[in-house]
Amino acid sequence: MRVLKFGGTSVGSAEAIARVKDIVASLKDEAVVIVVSALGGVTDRLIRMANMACEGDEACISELQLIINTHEELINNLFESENAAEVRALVSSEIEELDTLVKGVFLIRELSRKSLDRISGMGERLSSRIIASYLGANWYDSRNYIKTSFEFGRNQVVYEKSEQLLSKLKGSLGRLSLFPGFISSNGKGESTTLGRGGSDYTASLLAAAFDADVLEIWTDVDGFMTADPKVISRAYCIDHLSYSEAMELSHFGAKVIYPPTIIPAYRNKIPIRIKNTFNPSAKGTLISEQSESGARQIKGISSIKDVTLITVQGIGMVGVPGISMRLFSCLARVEVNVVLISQASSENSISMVIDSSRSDVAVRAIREEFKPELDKKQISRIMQEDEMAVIAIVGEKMKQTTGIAGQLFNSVGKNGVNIYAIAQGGSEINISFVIKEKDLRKALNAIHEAFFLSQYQRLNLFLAGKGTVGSKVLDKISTQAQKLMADNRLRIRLVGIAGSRSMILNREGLYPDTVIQQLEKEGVPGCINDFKNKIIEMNVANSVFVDCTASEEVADIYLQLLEANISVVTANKIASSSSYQHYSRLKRTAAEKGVKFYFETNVGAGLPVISPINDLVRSGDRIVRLQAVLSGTLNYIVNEMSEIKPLSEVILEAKQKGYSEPDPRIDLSGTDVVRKLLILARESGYKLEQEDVEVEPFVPVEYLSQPSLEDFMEKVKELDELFEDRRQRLYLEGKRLRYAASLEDGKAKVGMVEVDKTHPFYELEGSNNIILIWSENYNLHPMQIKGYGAGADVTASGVFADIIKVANV
Ligand SMILES: NC(=O)C1=CN([C@@H]2O[C@H](COP(=O)(O)OP(=O)(O)OC[C@H]3O[C@@H](n4cnc5c(N)ncnc54)[C@H](OP(=O)(O)O)[C@@H]3O)[C@@H](O)[C@H]2O)C=CC1
Ligand SMILES: N[C@@H](CC=O)C(=O)O
Repeated sequence: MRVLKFGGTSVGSAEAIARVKDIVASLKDEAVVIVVSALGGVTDRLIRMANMACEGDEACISELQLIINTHEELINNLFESENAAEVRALVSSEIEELDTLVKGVFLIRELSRKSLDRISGMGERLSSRIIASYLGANWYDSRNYIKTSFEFGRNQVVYEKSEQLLSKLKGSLGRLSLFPGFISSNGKGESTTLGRGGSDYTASLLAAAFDADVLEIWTDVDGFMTADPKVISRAYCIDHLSYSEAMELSHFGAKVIYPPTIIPAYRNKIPIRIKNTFNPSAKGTLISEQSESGARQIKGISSIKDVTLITVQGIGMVGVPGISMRLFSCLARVEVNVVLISQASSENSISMVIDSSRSDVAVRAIREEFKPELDKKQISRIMQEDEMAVIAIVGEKMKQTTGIAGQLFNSVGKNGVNIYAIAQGGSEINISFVIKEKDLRKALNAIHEAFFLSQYQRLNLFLAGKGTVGSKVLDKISTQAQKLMADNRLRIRLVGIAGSRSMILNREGLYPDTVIQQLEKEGVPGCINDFKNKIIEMNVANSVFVDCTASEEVADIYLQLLEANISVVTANKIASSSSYQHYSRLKRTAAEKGVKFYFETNVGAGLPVISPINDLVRSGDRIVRLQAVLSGTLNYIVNEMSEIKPLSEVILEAKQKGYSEPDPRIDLSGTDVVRKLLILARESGYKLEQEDVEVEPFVPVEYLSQPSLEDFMEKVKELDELFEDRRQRLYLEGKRLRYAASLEDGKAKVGMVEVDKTHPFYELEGSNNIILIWSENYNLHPMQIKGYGAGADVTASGVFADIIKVANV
């Protein structure tokens, strides 16, 4: 025999009920017991109507009529007119009773628990009559079999009595029997209910008493999900749970099944299967005694919000027996349910989580109970923190497995989520902890990623700048997506982009191929600070900010981003070459927050320069000297100038080829090389400032100080001849001009050098860079790094490599 329970949405319309008929028909000759809820939304409407009647609101009468109409419409849709009349007659006594009850409440303006139970249970009485007729099932009134007594402020099922009554009935059941869910009666035969969601419980009681082969809960989801799919789009259905796992998950917010349902099934070892009425071919979730073999250590994550954390603190609590007993007794007296308790071994404080709607009542009760201790300052404070949430991770296999808590707290910690209290029971199948509600989405994503999506890791990118370098980074995100997923199990999702005037953000992701056009059309006006605020507000896990601008304003937001646990990858050199104090603060903040601050492309574009230096320093080597050509633009200029191509023309060419800074005067003044040398020196362990670098500009200062770039480009033509003369002289001398950077004896210098064939700088084509590093280990022969030192493609590759490094894959 099977017991099938259909919830409100599964019987919410004539079409849905027709689907129920198909499901039942597919079971052919098997004996089936069906339990139904009220039509979707009807119980809420009944309760609302009862409250309106109690408050003397006349609208309760029209609401009553609407409820009656809902059922009449259903009857008309399900049955031919002749049969419809019969069914209408069948439910007429329920409708009359409901009418009398509501009018009675309205008249005396009083809604007792008893009346409310009768009114709220009317939905199941009506739906079950109609559906039983439609399915041709024998109808049984659950109130005759499920007995309750009123204890601890609610109706409790009297198991033995109910089982006895149901067992007697078992032998006389036909092939199809149908019971209303949710309703029961007490010892006096008065109607009672089993609490919201109680139809699941009814079905489980029947399954246990009838010793069913399986209890199927038909609902509107595929089963228990690894997390709330409304928050985690990649949550997926769990195949198999043990009774305890299902109990833990449903207690902490997974609204798939009413928690007490599990008890009767568990006692009689009846497997429960969760099925989707709207997707019957889906496998659903099986709940049974054994947790699936070879399953993950964590089965699911659930969470509850709208809770308050109350902490009672005081030195006078230490070692005093009975404090906890008094605390929880006083809460029980005012009917406050405690969801989570946490106490440190010092006994100096006890924290507990309760529903926020009861927090004021709870705090008042605690204050009254502990008034003597508060007066004597033995209890120093009672703290109430609202807008909190509890997350629970659940899994039988957590028992005796080390490292789960470490992985859990690492995943939330590195995303900057603070934990306020933690609880883990001795059964070890649930670790629960309290966080701020505003961090819930982010924490759930981070945990889900850490435990369930080891198939792939996701980085959420916010890109500033979509010019020469930024646009190529977007190309990389698009072209490398599949390969990264296949080879590195890494998914890079662009969630925000900003130019100098506008921005777009989308938590679900933006298309890198078309985002620039989208930004032009749909971009929201705003500056980089607005973008930063939005990024922080969005609070997404595994966020990376990527700077492909040359803007100081953009460099100025790094600190706040790092402080908000957002990694920063930047091609922009301004932050790392700002004051030493700021540079080291950025690095320190990243380290403290467990996020990354990468700027490999700041020197040598796509060439690996900073990471080899870091490796040398970390391995204990000491860098003693650097010599380098660090400007792609200037090297291109000196290589490309000729009698037919003067300086002014080659400067323009370098800009067009994407080698120069947005303003090439930054290159021609030597500033770009100063920044790079400073960054290399700092990464090598030297505490230098920009003023410490001796600079010989590539073109004289008076040319650089022109009011606009256009003016400069015009004026610089005056230098064409001078540079050509020098080139010719050097040619005759067998030498070449280079713009070099050096660090020797702690002194940094940039400027022009003339090198002959013997010098490693002599053969340095196009926009190439070269870096020679002397250290204690590399003393006679320096380490040499050489290759393209500028250009959009190589730089974008370097930026992309830094992004991947953040993911640590
Ligand atoms: N070219 C190369 O070989 C290398 C370049 N780099 C560095 O890469 C960076 C980018 O250079 P490049 O791509 O050539 O520059 P571009 O001038 O081509 O692009 C700059 C981008 O930055 C945006 N931008 C400017 N100011 C702001 C702001 N305040 N807020 C948001 N966005 C802003 C611009 O937006 P909008 O279009 O809306 O104005 C534009 O999209 C520079 O820092 C450069 O030093 C590093 C290594 C090598
Ligand atoms: N403008 C720079 C580009 C890289 O930083 C250069 O020319 O080297």
